[in-house]
Amino acid sequence: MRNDTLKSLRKPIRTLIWGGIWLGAFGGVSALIPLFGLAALAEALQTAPPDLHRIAMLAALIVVCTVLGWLATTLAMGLTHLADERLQARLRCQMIAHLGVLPLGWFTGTHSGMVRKAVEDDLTELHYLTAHHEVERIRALSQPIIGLFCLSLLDWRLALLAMATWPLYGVAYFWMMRGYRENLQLMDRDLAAISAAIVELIRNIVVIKSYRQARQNHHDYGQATSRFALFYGGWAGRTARIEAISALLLSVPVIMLTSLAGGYPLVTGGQVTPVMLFAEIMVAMTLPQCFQTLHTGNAAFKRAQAAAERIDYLLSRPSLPAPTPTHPISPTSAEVTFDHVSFAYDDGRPVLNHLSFTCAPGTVTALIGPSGAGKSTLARLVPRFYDVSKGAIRLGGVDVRQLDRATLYRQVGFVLQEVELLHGTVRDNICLGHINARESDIIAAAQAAQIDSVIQALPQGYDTMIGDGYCFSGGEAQRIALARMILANRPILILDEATSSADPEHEVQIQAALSHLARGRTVIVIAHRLASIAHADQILVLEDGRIVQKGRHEMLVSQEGCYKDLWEVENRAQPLSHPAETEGALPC
Ligand SMILES: Nc1ncnc2c1ncn2[C@@H]1O[C@H](COP(=O)(O)OP(=O)(O)OP(=O)(O)O)[C@@H](O)[C@H]1O
Repeated sequence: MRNDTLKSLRKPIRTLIWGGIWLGAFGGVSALIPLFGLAALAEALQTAPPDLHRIAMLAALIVVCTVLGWLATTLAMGLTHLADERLQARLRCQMIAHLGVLPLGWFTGTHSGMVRKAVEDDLTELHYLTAHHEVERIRALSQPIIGLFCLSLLDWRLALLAMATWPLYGVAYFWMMRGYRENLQLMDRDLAAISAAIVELIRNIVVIKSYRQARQNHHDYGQATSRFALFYGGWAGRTARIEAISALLLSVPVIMLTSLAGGYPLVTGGQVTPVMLFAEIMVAMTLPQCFQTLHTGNAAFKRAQAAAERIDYLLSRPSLPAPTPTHPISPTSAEVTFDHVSFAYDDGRPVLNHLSFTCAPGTVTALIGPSGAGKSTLARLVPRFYDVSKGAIRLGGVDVRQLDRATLYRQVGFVLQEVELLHGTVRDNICLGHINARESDIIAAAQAAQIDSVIQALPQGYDTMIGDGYCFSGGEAQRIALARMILANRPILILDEATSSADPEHEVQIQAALSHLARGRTVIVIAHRLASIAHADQILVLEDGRIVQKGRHEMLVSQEGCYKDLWEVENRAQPLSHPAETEGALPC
């Protein structure tokens, strides 16, 4: 399964990889020939009188083969790096394109870390595999095989002698790799525990400190790191000792001593010449490097397999079905209709049940209800964060699933609880939905959103870099998002608790901005204060994914039910928040 994933990801660059493999093998073998050439040269130099022609030919063979080997390896690396570049470019484009067609709702979960890891870290893991591993591995395999084969042609005992330290190395390697996979899993688990402890500490630092729990959290973190240090110390210590022994067995002096000790009787017995033993020593000395390459390549291959799995997982996330009509269609009005809409998230638990209502063009529909009633879910179905499970949502009579994405986002704008400001200038952030907007329009939008004075007071005004130069408060960020919406001028607006980050003073300003924004548009608004939506054309009270009450404020407060209860609770808490006294409440 894992191999299949890697194979399918690398299918389009297979030819380049195979080119690299063949050239790498050729380079590996070419690099061996000079070793035998050197032995033959040493022999030729011993003869008297020296055969100059033979010496010149051998010297030329050594030079040509060395250059050819170098050229072949360089070319092989060039091909595999080209393959890697193409693969990375293709995967990056594929991932970005796929992220563009995933439901927006997918991004609201815990997936952002995973996307970053796939697009950055996992592609880097694939780099070693594609650009280096194949060429280095074929060299590391071909050199011992061909070297031992050539030695066996000289004398089979020399081939055996070159492998004399292998059994000991094999035993040491076996000990070293015993339980490797399980230990890696344990290491991942302990590292995850450390990471969780530190994330918990940082994310909840305010709560932790205010409840004087910092010591407990430090203790948890300390325990996690001690457990890891204990485990890692034991494992790494054992592995390091065995690794040192295996490195000693493959070290140059040990290989030379073994070769000399084993070769001496063969030379004195006349079975092999000193020059043949010299060739054996040189082949034997290339082997440790080959083993090292195979060992590190194997570990990198395993990591690359896991990275390929994650990339494949991301690419296989189901995208939103594309609209079926061949010609783009556009809504004829800004009317929003929910027609027997039901919805469940992936866990299958029904969140919305058979909801039907219409938001007439240019009116404000407010959604209220207890936490978890399904208000945000309902609002997010309009811009297709998710698709309905049953029923349909229509804009101007057209099912949202029949609208292409560009048309849909030209119709629907949204300001959500968590406002995202992008890294860039304030101007860039306001212009996001209208790139070529005139300066006067940008300022007018900011004024309408009650944020112009804050921006103008900054030393670089609209050119202030968000993030680097200045950090906006939650309420200010929300007003910048509103300015963005005003400038983008979408006929349908979804406002999900758009005043949630504001303190009472700024809430009034945001409400004023919202009133401006709502004028003449079809608005679906979720608000946590009933006073701010008391002038809405239509109020829907949701409970357990169903509409339990529907009407205008005056009607709803006059009848028993959830709305009246909520209104009374709110009024007891904030006696001044009568609709007539509420500044900047959404207009009717
Ligand atoms: N991404 C999600 N995956 C699975 N279930 C979800 C997801 N988002 C929300 N839910 C569940 O759907 C139900 C409705 O949630 P929703 O956020 O729509 O309610 P809400 O009325 O807007 O609540 P609140 O006023 O607290 O924001 C809840 O039970 C919630 O746990």
